[in-house]
Amino acid sequence: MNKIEAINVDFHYGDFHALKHVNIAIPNNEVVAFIGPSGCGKSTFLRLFNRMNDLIPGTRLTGEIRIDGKNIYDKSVDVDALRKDVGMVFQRPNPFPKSIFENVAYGLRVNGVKDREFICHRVEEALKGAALWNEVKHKLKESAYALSGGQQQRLCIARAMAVEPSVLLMDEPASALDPISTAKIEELICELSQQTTIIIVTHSMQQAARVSNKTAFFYLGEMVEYGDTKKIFTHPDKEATQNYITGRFG
Ligand SMILES: Nc1ncnc2c1ncn2[C@@H]1O[C@H](COP(=O)(O)OP(=O)(O)OP(=O)(O)O)[C@@H](O)[C@H]1O
Repeated sequence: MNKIEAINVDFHYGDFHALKHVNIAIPNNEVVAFIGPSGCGKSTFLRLFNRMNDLIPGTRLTGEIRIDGKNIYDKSVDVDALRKDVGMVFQRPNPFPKSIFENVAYGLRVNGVKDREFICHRVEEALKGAALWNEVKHKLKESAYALSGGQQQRLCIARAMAVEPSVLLMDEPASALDPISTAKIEELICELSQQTTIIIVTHSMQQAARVSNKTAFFYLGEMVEYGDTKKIFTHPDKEATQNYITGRFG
């Protein structure tokens, strides 16, 4: 069974038709890249997978988004539980004004975990998983704001991973970072994909080619082409995809 499916998805911001009849099937533990020119609907589509667009007034969705076979827009769905299972990392690192430790422990505490030993263990595991442990293990009580941008972004990944989501959504997670931090985030994506299904929006085609197994190309609200990353970047079926990846527009 596919981990994630979108079936005949249309999405409107008021009168604006932002996503048009989008269908996608994402297998478990794949890394999928969403590419396409600015404003084509990548982030809008990404945000549908943890119902982040619910927070925007005047929006309308038709069609279905299924995770593990269940329509996540069904009335019976607990949105908090959904967002625990479908974590998100944004373009700009957004740590809380708390210590490094408390940033990572946050999701566990919100979920009612009280066992101090368990929390310490999970925080350490998450920071190791985000390749940050060695850099912060001696200063866990210091403010997260004292970290560099790249470290803050890895902290945000650790924070998302601490509650063990099965899906991680990443909206241009490295676009504000230097090349070394970007390389670390990309390595991390490859490692995390062993236990998590990852969707990444990126403007960097090199990045999409490096980290993803599958790539979806969007244009003007439509998903023009979706397939194995190698094929999309070597011989795509659609002319629009070819034009985009060769830099002829976008
Ligand atoms: N909150 C909003 N209200 C109204 N329109 C919106 C909103 N967010 C996005 N849009 C519009 O929806 C379209 C798709 O936006 P979206 O952010 O999904 O594109 P994108 O492909 O992720 O772009 P970028 O690569 O620049 O981030 C754009 O035309 C945008 O102006």
